[in-house]
Amino acid sequence: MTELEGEKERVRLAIATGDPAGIGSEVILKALADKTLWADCAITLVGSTAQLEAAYRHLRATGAANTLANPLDFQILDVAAETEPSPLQWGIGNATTGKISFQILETAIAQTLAGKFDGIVTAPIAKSAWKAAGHHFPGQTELLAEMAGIERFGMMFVGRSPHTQWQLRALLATTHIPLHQVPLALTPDRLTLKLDLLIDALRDEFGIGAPRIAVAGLNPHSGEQGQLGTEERDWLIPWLKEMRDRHPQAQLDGPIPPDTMWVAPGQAWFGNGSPSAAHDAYLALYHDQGLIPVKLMAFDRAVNTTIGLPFIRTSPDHGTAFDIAGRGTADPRSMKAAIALATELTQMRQRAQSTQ
Ligand SMILES: NC(=O)C1=CN([C@@H]2O[C@H](COP(=O)(O)OP(=O)(O)OC[C@H]3O[C@@H](n4cnc5c(N)ncnc54)[C@H](O)[C@@H]3O)[C@@H](O)[C@H]2O)C=CC1
Ligand SMILES: NCC(=O)COP(=O)(O)O
Repeated sequence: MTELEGEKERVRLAIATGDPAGIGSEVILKALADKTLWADCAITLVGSTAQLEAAYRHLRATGAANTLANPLDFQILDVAAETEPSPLQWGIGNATTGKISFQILETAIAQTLAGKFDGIVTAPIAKSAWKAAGHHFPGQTELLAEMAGIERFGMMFVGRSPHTQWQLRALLATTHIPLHQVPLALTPDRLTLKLDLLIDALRDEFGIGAPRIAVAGLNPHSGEQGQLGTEERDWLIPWLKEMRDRHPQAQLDGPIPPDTMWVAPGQAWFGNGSPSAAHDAYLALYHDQGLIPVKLMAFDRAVNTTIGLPFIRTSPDHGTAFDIAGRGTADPRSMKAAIALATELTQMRQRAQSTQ
């Protein structure tokens, strides 16, 4: 193999550096201090060189010197230099930081769609800062989908247990909407789209052709036969029956009472039950139904990945953590897991494409 061919095979990842007032630059620089993480990737930081250098200098002074990579050791795609907050106010997300983080992600997506990168790892942005900057996207996921021109996409969380190596996978059927809108947003069509996507992703990205999937109910005790809510009786149970015919290769269990649905994955994660009782993936009907258990088990290492995109996108499971920004105490493990998963999923796609 020539050197050029070797270089071509490395996964080309863009890391969008997120809201400059948050912990994004810190978790990125701490994650990249582990060289084994990027042995198989060519990393480009998408953000502001000046801001990354300032963050590096500031964080070194907090005592984190040995655990930080120098941003100048990486390619930097310089964005938003002219709108940089000066001086940076750690922990204050506002219209300026929202404008910058939006521009950073836009650039990373545009360059990926143009073929410069194979995938994007995104550091957190603040949705309120995007709104203050006049951008009305519920989150990064929707901007990724819109720019990629797709309507089928999903927010999936993936984490590998350090205790048992069991892999937790959870897809959210609805995401960033107020709780009172959830029952209205949940329709058979929406759930069909999400379930189809999940089954495709399990097959294509995780190599599971005949998955066991748990689908949550909406109401306490899955409605208790209509006594505690009627969605299960009126349409969720008939919909699942239809889905079993549509996906005969999959085992679809549900609607499972939402509280007990998480007992088996909890036991598989912590190693105090049989992993075979757990499912390959969980379909949660709304944000906190999925993310409370995911974060309880795996806040330090779960990864948010957008399924359905023409490229890989991963992100740590946490947000901007403005309350600790600039202190040097942020935990980089979820960012490390996001970079590792982006590499793994991209390699999987590349292998699949090369055998087609
Ligand atoms: N992927 C993304 O871009 C995400 C963005 N967000 C945004 O982040 C902002 C803050 O959201 P919150 O709900 O407060 O969640 P958050 O995850 O930013 O913070 C929750 C708590 O966890 C702590 N924490 C978070 N990450 C940590 C880390 N790596 N190490 C140590 N402690 C950590 C924080 O200090 C805070 O006490 C919001 O504007 C939200 O929209 C939230 C989740 C994901
Ligand atoms: N709670 C998950 C989250 O906020 C991720 O949002 P996104 O910015 O990745 O769309």
